[in-house]
Amino acid sequence: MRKKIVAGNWKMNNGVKETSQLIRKVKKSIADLELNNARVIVAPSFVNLVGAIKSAKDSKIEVAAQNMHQAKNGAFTGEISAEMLQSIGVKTVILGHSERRQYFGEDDELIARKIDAALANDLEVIFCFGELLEQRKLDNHLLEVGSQLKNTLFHLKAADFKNIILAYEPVWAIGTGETATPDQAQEMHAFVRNVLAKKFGQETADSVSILYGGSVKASNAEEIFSKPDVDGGLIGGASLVAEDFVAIIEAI
Ligand SMILES: O=C[C@H](O)COP(=O)(O)O
Repeated sequence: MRKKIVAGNWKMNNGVKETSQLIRKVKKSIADLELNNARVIVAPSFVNLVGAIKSAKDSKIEVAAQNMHQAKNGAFTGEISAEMLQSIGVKTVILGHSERRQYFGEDDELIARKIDAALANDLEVIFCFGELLEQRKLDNHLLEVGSQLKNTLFHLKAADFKNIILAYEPVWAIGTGETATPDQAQEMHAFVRNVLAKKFGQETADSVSILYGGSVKASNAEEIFSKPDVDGGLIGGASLVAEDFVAIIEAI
């Protein structure tokens, strides 16, 4: 049975003290929560990963990175490799986020190489994809997402999906306050699962968790998560406020 997941992407927010305080607050609030088949992940900035792992020790919170470089090592000033993440105990990395695509020029080809490097180093990947507003308006959203999936995932083997979480994030819904409707999310998630089933088999498709991301809040999480193909959320802004993030975790 695939896992339900609530993941907080903290982006470029919080220093070491705020990161640790936020983790401790969430840790305390969910200590007695029965998570059953659910996972809670937070992704602080690189400099806060070590501290976050320490703060999350003996809790239900897992710590992920927000990005990594595709090379093993070398002269790549300012970059972080999969091996480095492994060396501090990080097990999961977010790749392909639309902000990486938009502001740092990451394309499908590069993201595919990053996915390969992460999997080769036993890191679990939260792979993000989604359409732009213009593509949605032209009713090209399924076509666009289908193409992103093909370009980044179709070279993998079915077994690789044991270490892949998918996150559908319509770019027009990120940080805008405008959320996809639960039906829009369900339509896309069902489409993605169908694409995976055709390429990798139904069993693989059914085992992959597909998260929704884009202006998820405490007030709309339950309705979005109630859809059959929505297995949780990748949360930005609302995951920076302990009470809101905890309410979203409770909604799962
Ligand atoms: O990775 C998270 C997403 O970009 C969603 O961000 P948001 O919840 O602030 O819209």
